[in-house]
Amino acid sequence: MATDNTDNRPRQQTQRTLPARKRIALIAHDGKKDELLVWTKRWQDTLASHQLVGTGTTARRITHELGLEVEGLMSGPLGGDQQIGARITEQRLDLLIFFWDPFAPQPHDPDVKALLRLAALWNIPVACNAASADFMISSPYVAEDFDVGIPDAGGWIAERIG
Ligand SMILES: O=C(CO)COP(=O)(O)O
Repeated sequence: MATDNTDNRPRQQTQRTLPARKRIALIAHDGKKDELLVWTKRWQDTLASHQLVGTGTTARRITHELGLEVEGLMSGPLGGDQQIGARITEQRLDLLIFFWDPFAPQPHDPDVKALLRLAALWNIPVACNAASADFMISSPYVAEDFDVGIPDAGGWIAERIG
């Protein structure tokens, strides 16, 4: 592993536990919302035992059409992706199911990229389509405490102040 001073990655890792009752974000771009609705309906019983959150329009449609309780944040183009990203950074989200649309540029593409970056950084399991979401939600780890390695934020700051 490179350790020279051009490597500005967090060097220390720590752990956090994804709890048995997961906090799951459900998000879909407009061209993918119907697919997410179909997927959510298929896994409705499993999803109901977890805590769900979503961007505004996605959350509203799931609640309206399936009766599942989903906390609705801001709509994506109005900042919802950033709110989900903040939850990841604060270790308040455990799984991200985000059916982003590979055929439709979004006005808030920088926010989408930022969200996916934070999910990668904080080692959050991410599913981007129905097949990956099937694999994720059928994992035995979904209903168990599960330890993941994350950057040591305190160590990172300590290193930077010398
Ligand atoms: O744009 C989104 C994600 O980038 C989703 O937002 P809505 O759920 O409000 O459509």
